[in-house]
Amino acid sequence: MTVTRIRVHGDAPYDVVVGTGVLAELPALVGEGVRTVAVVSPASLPEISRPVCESLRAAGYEVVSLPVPDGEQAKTVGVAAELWSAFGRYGITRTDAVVGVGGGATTDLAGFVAATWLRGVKVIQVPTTLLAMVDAAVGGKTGINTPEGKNLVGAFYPPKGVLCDLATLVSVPREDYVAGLAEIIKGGFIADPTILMLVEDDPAGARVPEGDHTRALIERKIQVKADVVGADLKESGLREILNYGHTLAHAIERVEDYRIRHGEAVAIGLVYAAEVARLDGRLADAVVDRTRSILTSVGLPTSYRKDAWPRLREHMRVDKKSRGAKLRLVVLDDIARVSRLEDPSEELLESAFYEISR
Ligand SMILES: NC(=O)c1ccc[n+]([C@@H]2O[C@H](COP(=O)([O-])OP(=O)(O)OC[C@H]3O[C@@H](n4cnc5c(N)ncnc54)[C@H](O)[C@@H]3O)[C@@H](O)[C@H]2O)c1
Ligand SMILES: O=C(O)C(=O)C[C@@H](O)[C@H](O)[C@H](O)COP(=O)(O)O
Ligand SMILES: [Zn+2]
Repeated sequence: MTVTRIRVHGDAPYDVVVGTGVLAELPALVGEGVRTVAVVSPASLPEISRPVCESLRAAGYEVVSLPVPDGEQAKTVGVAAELWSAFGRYGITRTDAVVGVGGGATTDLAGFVAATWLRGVKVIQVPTTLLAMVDAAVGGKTGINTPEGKNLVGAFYPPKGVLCDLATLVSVPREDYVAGLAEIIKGGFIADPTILMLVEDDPAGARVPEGDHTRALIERKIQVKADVVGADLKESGLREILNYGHTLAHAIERVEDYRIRHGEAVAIGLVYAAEVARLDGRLADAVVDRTRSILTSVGLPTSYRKDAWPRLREHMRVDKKSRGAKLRLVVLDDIARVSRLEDPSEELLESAFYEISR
């Protein structure tokens, strides 16, 4: 099967490698001069992390396997502190490396501890979910949660490389796989309408790794992300478009204590952002309808409990796009025409929520 290399430009360029069996490239990517490799992976994924560790050992590296809690439970300061302690005990130096193996929660955590240990050691990301391949592991946004909200502590810290081995997708639980489609569909609305056409052409196929368009969907979304983060790593402007749908999504995740998947919350957030833009008079009804129908067609949620609004609104305040007390939302004027809505009225925010609430 073919291997695709998507270049992420910027001050520290790297490739996102996509294909079946590309994990074989990991030892070479770690590179000369590295003595110890710390492999950060959920304890629940030994069948994926063990061969990764074995291949690194076979290549002559000292390997430290550091299991972490599953999913979002790993994105805490406590888990980060345990990893920093382990790095100290195992003597990870500036010429060593960290490898993050897992879903987006794991790659966010691994990237963050690599960014902060000794003020930055080499990190290579091995995403093993659809969402992590098309979004989380690409672009160098790393972070953990605090009790006050999602991803509130973190760093922009690009990896040395990203290996998306499509073989790992076969074991991803269906709900987690489908959650990744929300970020792919987001990419369609903000930048690449062909993504929308491919999903609409075969929604059932989009839900499985064997789908006819799976490879194209993955590569097109990675390309969207690579283009954006290559031009604006630190989110000084353009990169905000990748946050489309996330102002409400992160508030929902926090209100749910992270028992909802990130991608599911993003799906609801995408419909909310579309409704805000429609009520603001900037987005056509047809695009809002299309947002709902494409997400529904792949089995993603598009509505949320009405009574949650006051708590959601409170959590939206810590959104990183806010400036002082003023909220800023990423909105569409049309498909692939993205704007910002500065300081929207409370009435508009609540009316849009009413449109998506049940
Ligand atoms: N940094 C970024 O730019 C960025 C972008 C998007 C999302 N994110 C973050 O990514 C996280 C969501 O990522 P996610 O959807 O991958 O969730 P996740 O990391 O929680 O993984 C979902 C589940 O799948 C399991 N899993 C992972 N790989 C598997 C495999 N190959 N086979 C079987 N099970 C597997 C995990 O252990 C977990 O239980 C959130 O924390 C979100 O904030 C970050
Ligand atoms: O890469 C980005 O930039 C994004 O916003 C991508 C999002 O899908 C992702 O969920 C990100 O982690 C959200 O970032 P945050 O800055 O809102 O915490
Ligand atoms: Zn996201």
